Amino acid sequence: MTTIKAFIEVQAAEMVFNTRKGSFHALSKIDLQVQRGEFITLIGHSGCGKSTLLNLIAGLLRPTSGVLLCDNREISEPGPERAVVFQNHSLLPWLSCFENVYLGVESVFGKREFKPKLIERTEAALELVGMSHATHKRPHEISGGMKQRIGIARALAMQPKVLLMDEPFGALDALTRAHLQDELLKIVAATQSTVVMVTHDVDEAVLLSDRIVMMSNGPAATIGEILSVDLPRPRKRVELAESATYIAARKAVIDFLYTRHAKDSRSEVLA
Ligand SMILES: Nc1ncnc2c1ncn2[C@@H]1O[C@H](COP(=O)(O)OP(=O)(O)OP(=O)(O)O)[C@@H](O)[C@H]1O
Repeated sequence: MTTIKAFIEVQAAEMVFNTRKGSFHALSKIDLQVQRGEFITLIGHSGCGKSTLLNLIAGLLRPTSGVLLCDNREISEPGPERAVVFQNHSLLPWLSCFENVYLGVESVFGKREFKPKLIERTEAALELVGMSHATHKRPHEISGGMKQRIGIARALAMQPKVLLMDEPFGALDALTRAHLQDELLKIVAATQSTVVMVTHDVDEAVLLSDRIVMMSNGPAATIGEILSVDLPRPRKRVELAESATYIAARKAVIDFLYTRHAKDSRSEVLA
């Protein structure tokens, strides 16, 4: 009999890094299930292992022990069904915005589709993130927020099963960040994407998530608690500010981070 598993399954994952100073136990006993179409954020103090967990799901790292599955298949390497968006957008500077997105499209669909279809996919993704007007500009000619949009367009254009985002808005000013969060909410509603996103920002986590995965401090960090955010969608930030559910969720995350898992003053979580 086949067992139906969650879309992403992390089972008893451990991550130990071998460093010059010896081994470092970064993650311990990580168990996590993500359902199809869920928006999950990973939050915790700096250095607790959020990126490490995301990189394990991306297949950029292999766990020291334990198993990770995506759609019932073991994650053993990076794959186009798990697209990653990093904080620093990682666009190729010598290519235009269009070409940056096209490259990703071609790598996934190039063997089975002709050029006009690849161009159509690229244009649709750029339109989805509101960047059709800048397709021929190069990364140095556009703002940080725009670069992030292109990074998101490139990821979405590959039609991944899962969108993995590592602090995608971390380097942006507050207004641009808010704007892109709103855009992301719309895009995810339209594409029904499954998203796992690392953030330092409590409000961002509550605004975007179905569930917030709160991680304890390392070494040997683990999942401390998972909070369900039972706010209806579509979510509007102005209305949420006065919602009792929003305020309670925000308080629960702050309480976890600053009362029960407080760290020293260098902590970078934004509340
Ligand atoms: N390749 C590596 N080799 C050795 N140690 C590593 C490696 N990658 C991460 N670590 C360590 O593992 C721990 C978790 O790192 P990670 O980057 O996952 O944390 P994080 O929660 O994403 O941090 P931040 O919020 O500051 O980005 C840290 O102590 C880090 O120094």
